Amino acid sequence: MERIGVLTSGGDAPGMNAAIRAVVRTCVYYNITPYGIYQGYEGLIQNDIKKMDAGSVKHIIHQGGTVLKSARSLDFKTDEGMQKAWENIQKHNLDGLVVIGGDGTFTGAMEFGEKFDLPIVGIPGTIDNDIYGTDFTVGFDTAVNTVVEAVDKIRDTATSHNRLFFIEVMGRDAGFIAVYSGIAAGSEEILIPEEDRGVEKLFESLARTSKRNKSSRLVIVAEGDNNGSVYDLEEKVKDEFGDRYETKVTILGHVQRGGRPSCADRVLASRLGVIAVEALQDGKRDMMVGIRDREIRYTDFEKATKQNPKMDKELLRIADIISI
Ligand SMILES: Nc1ncnc2c1ncn2[C@@H]1O[C@H](COP(=O)(O)OP(=O)(O)O)[C@@H](O)[C@H]1O
Ligand SMILES: O=P(O)(O)OC[C@H]1O[C@](O)(COP(=O)(O)O)[C@@H](O)[C@@H]1O
Ligand SMILES: [Mg+2]
Repeated sequence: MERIGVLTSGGDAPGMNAAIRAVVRTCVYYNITPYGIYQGYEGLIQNDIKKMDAGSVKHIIHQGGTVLKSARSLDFKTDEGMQKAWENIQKHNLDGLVVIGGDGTFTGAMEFGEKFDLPIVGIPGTIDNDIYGTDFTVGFDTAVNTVVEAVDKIRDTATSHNRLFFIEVMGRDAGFIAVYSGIAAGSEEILIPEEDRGVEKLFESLARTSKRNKSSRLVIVAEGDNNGSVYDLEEKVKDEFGDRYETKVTILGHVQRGGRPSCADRVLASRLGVIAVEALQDGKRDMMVGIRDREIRYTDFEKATKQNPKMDKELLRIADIISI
């Protein structure tokens, strides 16, 4: 390996900069020239590619977002787009790529790497934590801490007014942010797509706790939950309980994607950045690097994207018990 390109793609995630930094510095350490590809796969197509050095990534380890920018590139899903991307890779003589992103990014990498016989290694970077093959993805820890901080604040005002809040958190098809923040912020109920327990479970829980003199109620809902939007849920609760509860809805939205990465995300991203470059040097390709049970693991892109990471049922059980 003499030249390696690095890009960030899909939804940005705090800690992506720490991963870019680790990739670039590891390249320099091994006398490989690193190239930054801007705006994910879009930059590959548009030839937005620049040589980097150790200094190009100074003072970014603590910054949210991604200095390489990110994009959801529709063109990369077309044959013409991929062909242009390949021509630009050849122009820069890149021997391999490190892609930092989520399941979509890895699906694209799998197809592209196979089509043009290019070694590609992935680093899981998404706040959703929806990737098989790693306990945590880069960005999840920071996002979930942002959510907990916000829900703590909502609790203050909910308690002052004896209100029931429905709080929507991110997670397109995944409930990890909802479950972790629900437990940590002490919510009454958590609704996630992986475990559809229906609105009846919510009704039961509200009915049960209504006998207690609770001053606030917090229901965390993953955006991918199957029971409709948070507003639909609010309506269903109103239909069931009349005006027993004064309800409010908060959608946390993109505030969850920004901010300074946590220590856990910086360390995870730094480890995976080093390992990704070393993996390419060792001849590994078409796979993602991750950490499971404290150990480095390599998972084929195919498996990382197709196999759903298991939602820990034990966490849901814990949440149920402690919210009684
Ligand atoms: N089937 C595919 N073929 C080629 N490229 C893809 C495919 N799926 C996703 N991609 C590329 O990966 C990018 C990132 O995927 P996306 O799902 O938006 O985010 P994430 O990687 O965070 O899951 C897409 O914008 C697209 O350019
Ligand atoms: O910022 P956008 O394009 O509206 O996307 C929102 C989606 O991106 C996420 O924040 C992260 O998802 P990805 O990592 O798959 O891009 C999801 O939780 C959310 O559904
Ligand atoms: Mg995704």
